[in-house]
Amino acid sequence: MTETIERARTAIADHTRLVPDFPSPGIQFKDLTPVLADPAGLASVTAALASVSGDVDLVAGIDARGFLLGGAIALHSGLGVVAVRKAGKLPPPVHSATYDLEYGSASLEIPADGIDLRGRRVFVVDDVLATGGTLNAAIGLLLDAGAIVASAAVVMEIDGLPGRAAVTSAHPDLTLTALTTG
Ligand SMILES: O=P(O)(O)OC[C@H]1O[C@H](OP(=O)(O)OP(=O)(O)O)[C@H](O)[C@@H]1O
Ligand SMILES: Nc1ncnc2[nH]cnc12
Repeated sequence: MTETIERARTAIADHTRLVPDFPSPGIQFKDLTPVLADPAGLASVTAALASVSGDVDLVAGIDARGFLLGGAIALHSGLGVVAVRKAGKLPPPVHSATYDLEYGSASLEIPADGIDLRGRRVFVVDDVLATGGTLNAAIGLLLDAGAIVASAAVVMEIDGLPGRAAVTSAHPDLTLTALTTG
């Protein structure tokens, strides 16, 4: 474990808020917004995620909290960022994917015009990995657009859910990092 990741883990442990029964009964919601609101938390999580990107030339941040991370990492690493958005926000044409998550279903979209993703090496980031539906949908969209999804990372992987298996079985060549499990 590098010192950078150790610092991020300490900030995550110190600042994550656990919310029972949100957004539905039986779900324990891991609220990472206090981690990102803390200056040392934001800096350490950004540095730790950037340290595991590998050789990439673009960061993709997943709606909505992944946007905060994606922008910060891109700036930290001197890269650009693309937003993977919830459905209905982008002008056409778009690449679109519908998926299930821990508490419902949703659709994600990326632009099919304006950003040429063909052959770009992309690092995908989000705050939480639970069932893996969101991350797999985002990766699928980027692949549809011709990108090479080299790596993905989240701040926290939810214990006892099959997110990691779902992502690594669908994309065996991808490097997937979670800074913590909770
Ligand atoms: O692995 P999964 O089961 O797909 O769950 C993980 C996703 O769930 C949360 O997002 P949510 O859809 O609640 O949206 P938000 O970021 O807009 O709050 C979280 O930010 C991840 O994107
Ligand atoms: N338990 C959880 N906490 C925070 N975000 C999530 N996304 C899906 N499951 C979640």
